[in-house]
Amino acid sequence: MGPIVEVENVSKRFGPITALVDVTLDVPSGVIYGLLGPSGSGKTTLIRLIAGALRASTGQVRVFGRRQPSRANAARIGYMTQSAALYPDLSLRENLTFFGTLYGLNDRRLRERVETIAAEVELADRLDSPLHTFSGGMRQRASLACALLHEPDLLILDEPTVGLDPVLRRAFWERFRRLAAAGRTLIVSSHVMDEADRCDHLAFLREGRLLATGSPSELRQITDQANLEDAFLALAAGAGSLLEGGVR
Ligand SMILES: Nc1ncnc2c1ncn2[C@@H]1O[C@H](COP(=O)(O)OP(=O)(O)OP(=O)(O)O)[C@@H](O)[C@H]1O
Repeated sequence: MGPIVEVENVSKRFGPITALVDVTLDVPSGVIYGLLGPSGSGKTTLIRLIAGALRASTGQVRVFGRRQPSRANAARIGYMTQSAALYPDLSLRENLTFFGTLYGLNDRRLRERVETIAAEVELADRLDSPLHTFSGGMRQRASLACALLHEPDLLILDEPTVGLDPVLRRAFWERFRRLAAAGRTLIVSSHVMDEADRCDHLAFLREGRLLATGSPSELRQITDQANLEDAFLALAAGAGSLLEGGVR
């Protein structure tokens, strides 16, 4: 199977600000693909381009072989944004029903999925509570539930574990691993390097440019570093010469 996501020579400008410069990468099927980089490096911009929420200034993004933004792709993509996009005055059930209707689930399937997904994120007992009564971790689980509701083939998660306690963070990663094992493809952004090791593939971004892509062990090997934080710093320091050398 070809790549699920193909990003080809993509640049994105917002007026005078250049958020991404000539980024090219492929995301294979059934993996956890991590986008790693410091604040402002362009992770959210790249995620929004892949999700179809933004258009590239130049270059193109294809998902499932279709150029984004594509209406046909929407039902196969789950997107968890960084700031919860849910309605605080509505209950979890009402939020899920709203998103399920947008995704085009029929009534019966929607009712089933609401119960199943609420149980999966351990919020079944809070289905009828308004979201503003939820703790931060509960809100994040609710956002994940909305992104998973329609059983998307591609899950795009923008810093999904920010602010979670270590127990919940581990539970989120275990869930991501199970989803990948079941054949889903996940793109997860993070600026926490200890999360990078949990990914199958990584793209390191800095100042809108791709520093390198590869598996965690490949990135450690090409930089001759024991951990990914040092690998990132080595790549960032030698960005010019290494990129010219063709590290991809
Ligand atoms: N809608 C926008 N309008 C103007 N500038 C933007 C917009 N979105 C992003 N940018 C700019 O693009 C650059 C990359 O931002 P982006 O949010 O993609 O980074 P990030 O790596 O996700 O950062 P963080 O980890 O802090 O979320 C930043 O300089 C940001 O200010």
